[in-house]
Amino acid sequence: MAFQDWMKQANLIDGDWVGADGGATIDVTNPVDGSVIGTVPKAGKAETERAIAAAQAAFAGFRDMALMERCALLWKLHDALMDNQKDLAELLTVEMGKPMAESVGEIAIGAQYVRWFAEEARRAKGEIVPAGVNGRRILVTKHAIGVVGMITPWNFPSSMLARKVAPALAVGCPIVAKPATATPYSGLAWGALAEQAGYPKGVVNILTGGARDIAGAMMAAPEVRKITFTGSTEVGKELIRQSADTVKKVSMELGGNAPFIVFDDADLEAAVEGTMVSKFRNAGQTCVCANRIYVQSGIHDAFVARLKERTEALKVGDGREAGVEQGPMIDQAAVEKVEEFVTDAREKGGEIVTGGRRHANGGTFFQPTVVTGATQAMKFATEEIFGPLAPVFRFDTEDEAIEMANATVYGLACYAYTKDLGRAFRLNEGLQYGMIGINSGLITTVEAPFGGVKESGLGKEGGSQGLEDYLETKYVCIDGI
Ligand SMILES: NC(=O)C1=CN([C@@H]2O[C@H](COP(=O)(O)OP(=O)(O)OC[C@H]3O[C@@H](n4cnc5c(N)ncnc54)[C@H](OP(=O)(O)O)[C@@H]3O)[C@@H](O)[C@H]2O)C=CC1
Ligand SMILES: O=C(O)CCCC(=O)O
Repeated sequence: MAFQDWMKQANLIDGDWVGADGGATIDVTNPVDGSVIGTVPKAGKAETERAIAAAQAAFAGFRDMALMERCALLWKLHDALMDNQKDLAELLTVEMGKPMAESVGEIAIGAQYVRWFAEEARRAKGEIVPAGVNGRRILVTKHAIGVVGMITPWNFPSSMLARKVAPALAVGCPIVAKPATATPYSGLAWGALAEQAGYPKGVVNILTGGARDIAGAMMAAPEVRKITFTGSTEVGKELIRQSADTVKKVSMELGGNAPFIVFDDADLEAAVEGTMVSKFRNAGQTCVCANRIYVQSGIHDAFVARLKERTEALKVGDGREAGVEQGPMIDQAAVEKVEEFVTDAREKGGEIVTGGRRHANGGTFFQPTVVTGATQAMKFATEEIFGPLAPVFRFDTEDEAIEMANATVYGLACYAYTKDLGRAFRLNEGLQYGMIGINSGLITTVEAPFGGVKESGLGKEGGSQGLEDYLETKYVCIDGI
């Protein structure tokens, strides 16, 4: 097979691949040069309502399927992903732009989520709780929540669905998913993979089209008992508001503004390496990317010199070319946003140590950039950059670093490099973040609960906690026996 074989130009509703009712389509482009690679249906309210009805009709049968049968389906889904890893990765790179090595890794971690939740499903245990009075028994049981609506972004078009699809299918919840319009094919591929694995019709439904129409239909439907969203805090807040009318359970993976703190006692090479991974992976377009790099005065100059060297060595180009480490940004708006951050920093006294401009490749390519002399007055101190711009702030004391790190509405990921174990514990206690990387710039892993605090979101993905989000807890009180 080739990547084109996974490029489904239709929506999956109730087991059929279909176009939008009126036949409308949306062009899908390759961010490397803006060329159109295909189209997808522009579905809306009516198509979404049919998908929800199909999912609801499939719910009872899927929920009551033997656990080991559901697990076996997940294993087949895992194998379908890994057997087609290279083609799925190429499809991802063609529509999103990230380097092939990162796409191959994304398909692999998606498969790992599927395997993880196939294992975790067998441990979705309830409990028997001691009652306060004799003759009474208290049983706590776990149940699939029902139809789940999923809305995902373009920056991880395959693995963001994996973290949602896998736990939902593991516990018996049918799904209605809407991938991002910029990167729909990696999302639609989950429909083809589910077909290959043998899921019953109606269990997996995937729609592309108008975000407001599709999401609006999901939010209004009482049958959709849970919404899981990854994307901007702005849209997440809107969805939380909309969920109130039918009181849905919500999981929200929203924006971040990760501080990356390097203390004087850090291993310099390791700290720079961690910064490179955390900052420049996916051209800086991850919600856990280092957004503010705080470096203690004693190590500051050596750190900046090495970071400059490593940044200038990054190979920028088409993600399908061998050795490329940074691809294009997703669109012109994303490039303009990074330009604004650079201009703002320059006007407020920041020094552009390297980069700072559009890349010679043109289009949506941007130079990997390092800015020093960053201050809390600059825009990136409070806003998410989502691009290949590394601002370096200088600090003197641990307390100062913690205070600056926490001065944001976000609370997703943060990082610190230090050899002091006591400090590592103090940081864990003092930093208001859902995830903390100590001497590590890459913390996403299936075994751990990924998720934020404050305005970075609600709920966890991965770990045993990632299954909880798709379960309802019931309690039965048995008396008189
Ligand atoms: N936490 C994270 O991982 C991410 C954070 N972001 C942040 O958000 C910024 C903007 O990125 P963007 O892609 O526009 O993120 P959005 O939050 O706009 O998009 C994420 C998903 O939500 C959908 N969506 C958009 N508007 C609505 C709406 N009103 N109601 C329901 N669903 C909606 C999108 O659909 P459609 O594609 O059709 O518009 C997409 O599927 C980024 O620059 C970054 O700062 C972005 C992506 C991921
Ligand atoms: O940007 C995100 O929304 C998730 C990041 C996942 C990863 O770290 O691989």
